[in-house]
Amino acid sequence: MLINSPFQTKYTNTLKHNAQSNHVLVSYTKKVNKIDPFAFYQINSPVCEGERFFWKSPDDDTTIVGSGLLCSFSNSGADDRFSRIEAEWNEILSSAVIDNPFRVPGTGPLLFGGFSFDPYSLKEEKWQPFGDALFYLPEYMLTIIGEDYYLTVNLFESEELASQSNKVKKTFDILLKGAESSQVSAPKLERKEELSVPEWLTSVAEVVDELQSSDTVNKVVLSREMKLTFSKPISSEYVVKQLHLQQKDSFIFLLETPDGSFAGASPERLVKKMNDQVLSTSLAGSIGRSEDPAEDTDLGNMLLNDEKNLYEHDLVVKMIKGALEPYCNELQVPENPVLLKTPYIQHLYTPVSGISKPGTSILHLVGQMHPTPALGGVPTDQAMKIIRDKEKMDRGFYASPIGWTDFDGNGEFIVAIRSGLLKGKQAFLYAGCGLVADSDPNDELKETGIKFLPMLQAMGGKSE
Ligand SMILES: C=C(O[C@H]1C=CC=C(C(=O)O)[C@@H]1O)C(=O)O
Ligand SMILES: [Mg+2]
Repeated sequence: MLINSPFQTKYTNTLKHNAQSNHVLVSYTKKVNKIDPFAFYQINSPVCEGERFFWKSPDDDTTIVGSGLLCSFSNSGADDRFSRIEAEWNEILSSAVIDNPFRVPGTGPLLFGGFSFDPYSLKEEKWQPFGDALFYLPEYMLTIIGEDYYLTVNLFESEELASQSNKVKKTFDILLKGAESSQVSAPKLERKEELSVPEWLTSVAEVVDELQSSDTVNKVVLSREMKLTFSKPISSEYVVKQLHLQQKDSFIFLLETPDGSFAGASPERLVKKMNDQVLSTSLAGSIGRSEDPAEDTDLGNMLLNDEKNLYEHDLVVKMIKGALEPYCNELQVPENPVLLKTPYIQHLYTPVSGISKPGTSILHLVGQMHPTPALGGVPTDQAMKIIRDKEKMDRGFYASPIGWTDFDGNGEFIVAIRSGLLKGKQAFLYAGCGLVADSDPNDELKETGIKFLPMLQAMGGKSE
């Protein structure tokens, strides 16, 4: 019996993909009743620990949770990492049997993961499990879009399709029976260290000097690191649950590995592609919030009229426009930014939208846009050299593109800021700031201090 789907491609026995030779991807999607996404996240614990992911977008309310690894895609080094991931993904899809009558973006076979910030930076051991690209094709996946819930099961099978189909149906039944939410306890923070602050302030001052004297370099984003130590290994699920509750206007993301998880709550979309509609956002330029509404509005107005921040922002808008122009028609870029407010910070925000030209993939757009000057600088190559030289750390996946692409080519990637690496009893948080010629090192220290807060709050470290 063939799986009855209008979207079957072809069935072949000759797929040559990593250990799965002679296996073909079979994917089955079913609409289901409401399930708590965190219950689903835990469903196969501890078997699937280290092999899960979580995604939630604030605007269209899409949640995607993956558990169990059917296959991972990784690579290191070179600038072609975006196209290599895409080529491997397309190879799998070319022989896939896909039963997904809904064809809703984010359902069916989907790749979730991300890239490192800079394949040429110095490498730290703690980021080693992530490499320069790491993507997961999950075994089990829950997609929630508004009030609609979809389960997808993916398998590699060389068996007869009839027996595969039975196996998939059994899996759905098991998953649905086991979906009960459980409690995870709060971690106890023992130590909090902001690393190398005096050295960082010196680096900022040196970069500002360079920006003042240079005819070519206009902006460089420098970041710094905070190390947290807990009394017991920190649960990625706890952190994501807290971020989910506390950062409603941000993208919540988590990528687990058996040796560390990367999580965060980023307000910054890199690119979203739904059919041929492309949406990107420039987010750069920052000011704090106030509990007093009038004062908060004054702060926002100050930001909207501040020359240093407007310049910091405008460099990002120009670069994104330039990166998308060759691949999009009808590009729309508003003339002035508006404010985007999250609980601790407000930013200048400019949405950029367009219609993609035929044959343009989201992974290609990601490769063209990363790193925007909200994370790297202007011009990109010179800024990246300065970052390598002055930061003297491995950003790993911080400030890098993280997101998903589905079998239909839809997807969304954000830049992974307001984030941290969770590793056993330790967590490493990251925060950066855009430096221009008139930046002040102490102001930037304060700004990066605010940018640590979402992760700190989620981990119980924000009392002081
Ligand atoms: C690099 C970060 O923020 C970027 C995004 C928004 C505003 C920024 C700024 O005003 O400096 C940064 O460019 C970070 O949060 O680590
Ligand atoms: Mg700034």
